[in-house]
Amino acid sequence: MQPERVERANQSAMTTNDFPSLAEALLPWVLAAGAVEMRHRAAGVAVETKPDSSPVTVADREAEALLLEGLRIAAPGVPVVAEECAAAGDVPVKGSAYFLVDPLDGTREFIKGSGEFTVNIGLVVDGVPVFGIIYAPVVGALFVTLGAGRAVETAISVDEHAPSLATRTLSELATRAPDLDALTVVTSRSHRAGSVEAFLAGYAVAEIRRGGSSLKFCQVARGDADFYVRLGPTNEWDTAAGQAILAAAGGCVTALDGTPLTYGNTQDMINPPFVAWGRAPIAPSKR
Ligand SMILES: Nc1ncnc2c1ncn2[C@@H]1O[C@H](COP(=O)(O)O)[C@@H](OP(=O)(O)O)[C@H]1O
Ligand SMILES: [Mg+2]
Repeated sequence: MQPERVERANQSAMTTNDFPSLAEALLPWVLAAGAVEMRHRAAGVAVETKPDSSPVTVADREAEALLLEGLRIAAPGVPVVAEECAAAGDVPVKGSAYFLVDPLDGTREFIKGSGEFTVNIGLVVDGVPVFGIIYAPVVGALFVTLGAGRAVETAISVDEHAPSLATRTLSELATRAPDLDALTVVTSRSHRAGSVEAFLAGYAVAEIRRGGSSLKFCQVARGDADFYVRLGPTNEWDTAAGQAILAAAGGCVTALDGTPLTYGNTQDMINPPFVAWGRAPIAPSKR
């Protein structure tokens, strides 16, 4: 390894272990990605269809380019798997640590004019999402992990020029203890698997909220809902940031057999059906 490569690798290792510094370094890029999306949302965008028949727009691509540049500067040398690059067949060799980028999660919602879309960066180490940052520009909210067991939310707008987490009001994210007789459940608005109803038949559900994007993880992380169930396919970049934030807030994400959702297991990077729990997994009881 050449001296420069050694130095860069060491620098990356330091940066990716220090979540507050990583969050500060990524913040301007995440905000810039959100600003690009807001600009295209106001102007209107042409919708293209990807080979997997999901929609994509110029906003997805421009936002992704900004995030890739930000990661190259903030964490040089750490591989990045990003949704639109991956769709074009460009996936790097992943080591034990890599970033997952979804520049515009909830593209269907974005196209419809809904505010339920997000910018997402997750960091996976040894198959586990450990760091995540999610920004919802219309909602004006940013969610980020600042350490093991610490995730925060802050109100933030696209036109902030010198954003810094160090100087702003942060709300600690903490999940709530579920009321097993009156559960609040979150599920996808755009992707309704019929089997969700069958799954929920085992639980005493008081309210089902449908929503778009990784904001569903954030609702559970902030203690507004008890779990998010997703039985249809998702990609690893849809879930890594949300899972890291939820885990730091007291929750967990499991496959339907109760095992933790882990990453880097398959070539296609498709997640199995999962549930994002506010606390420990809840066994079905109601029949
Ligand atoms: N057949 C499929 N395979 C992989 N991921 C899928 C999929 N159908 C939907 N998704 C994922 O579900 C996400 C949207 O879910 P929701 O509407 O609940 O937020 C999409 O994110 P993108 O908008 O980033 O493409 C997409 O990645
Ligand atoms: Mg997505």
